[in-house]
Amino acid sequence: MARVAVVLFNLGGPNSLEAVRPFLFNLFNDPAIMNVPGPIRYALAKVISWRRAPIARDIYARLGGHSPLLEQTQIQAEALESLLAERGHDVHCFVAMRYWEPFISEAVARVQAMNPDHLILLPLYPQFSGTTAGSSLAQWAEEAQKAGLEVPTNRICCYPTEPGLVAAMAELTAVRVAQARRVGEPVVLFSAHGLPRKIIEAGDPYQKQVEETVAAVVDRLGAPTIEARLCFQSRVGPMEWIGPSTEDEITRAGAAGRPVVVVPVAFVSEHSETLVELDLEYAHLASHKGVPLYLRVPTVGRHPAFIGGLADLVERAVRVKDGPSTHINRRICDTVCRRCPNRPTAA
Ligand SMILES: C=CC1=C(C)c2cc3[nH]c(cc4nc(cc5[nH]c(cc1n2)c(C)c5CCC(=O)O)C(CCC(=O)O)=C4C)c(C)c3C=C
Ligand SMILES: [Fe+2]
Ligand SMILES: [Fe+2]
Repeated sequence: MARVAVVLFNLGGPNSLEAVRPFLFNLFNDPAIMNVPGPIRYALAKVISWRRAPIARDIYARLGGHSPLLEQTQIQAEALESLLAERGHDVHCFVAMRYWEPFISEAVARVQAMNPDHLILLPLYPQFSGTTAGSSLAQWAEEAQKAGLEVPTNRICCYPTEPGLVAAMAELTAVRVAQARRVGEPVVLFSAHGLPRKIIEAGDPYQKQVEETVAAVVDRLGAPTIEARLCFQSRVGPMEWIGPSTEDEITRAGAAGRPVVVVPVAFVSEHSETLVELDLEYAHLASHKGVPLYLRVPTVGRHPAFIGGLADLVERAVRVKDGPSTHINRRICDTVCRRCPNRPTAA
């Protein structure tokens, strides 16, 4: 039986308050985030991380001084590995973070020590953005080449309408919608991490794929119909970001006296953007804007349908080692994934 390594990618988060500034530096020094020449980017990253650090430290202090993202991702990795073992595969799951430990270079070393027959790269970002999955996959390619790691590799670019993801999100949303209906008909805000508008205008498919996820979840929720809106959170810096903002939508719902249900649509686990921004900051805003009830839907985490969906993607990748299968986005797959199981077949 083939020995398969699966690498789960996520953004990473500081494991102490001292780590906040270097973590932010790594983030802003990424050319996928700040597309300016190297020396300028380095200087800007130094300044921005220094300026942002006190705000970010305050955020992570509210989480006990560290990000829970790594622990959450390890739980997902263990759940996926167990499920694939139950399905008869010899798979080992690794975690690789882009901006903090365990760094991608460490995961490359661990995969090299395992010496698998087949490697599957699986970003924990359902929707593709060059700033997230694209950056992680590019960094993997660089580190793997440096380390001389050569193994047949499939990259899974994205899975915005993967049925397990959609089922898990819809099931968790339905619970909160039912709770909110005790007070009134809720506005359901699908909240995604925002991006600078110029990144979308340069062709990044993230916003379009987030829209696809929302449409699939709304469709799955079925009747009675809900009033759903897509909005974007977590804006940083002076540039124009895509909208509408989640804050504006909460304010609008409050003015109409409607309960609010917030669904994190681009995050699959809990971290600062859900536990602080959604649960504390936006809940506080809602209470001041006249929202009668504010409820947040948990992220899909290790929901069996979501982990089952990831296992299906991995199984397709295992099969596709010798050929293409079904598709998501031909343009992304041509440039990013190469042997991705979601690579489109010719139209
Ligand atoms: C869909 C996921 C994400 C996209 C797209 C994204 C783009 C993006 N992010 C920043 C700046 C920051 N992001 C921060 C935290 C953070 N971001 C994501 C996901 C996406 N980012 C996650 C999961 C997290 C949480 C990490 C954790 O807590 O473990 C932060 C740090 C926190 C803060 O200071 O607010 C920054 C900064 C930019 C600039 C950007 C696109 C250009
Ligand atoms: Fe972010
Ligand atoms: Fe792909």
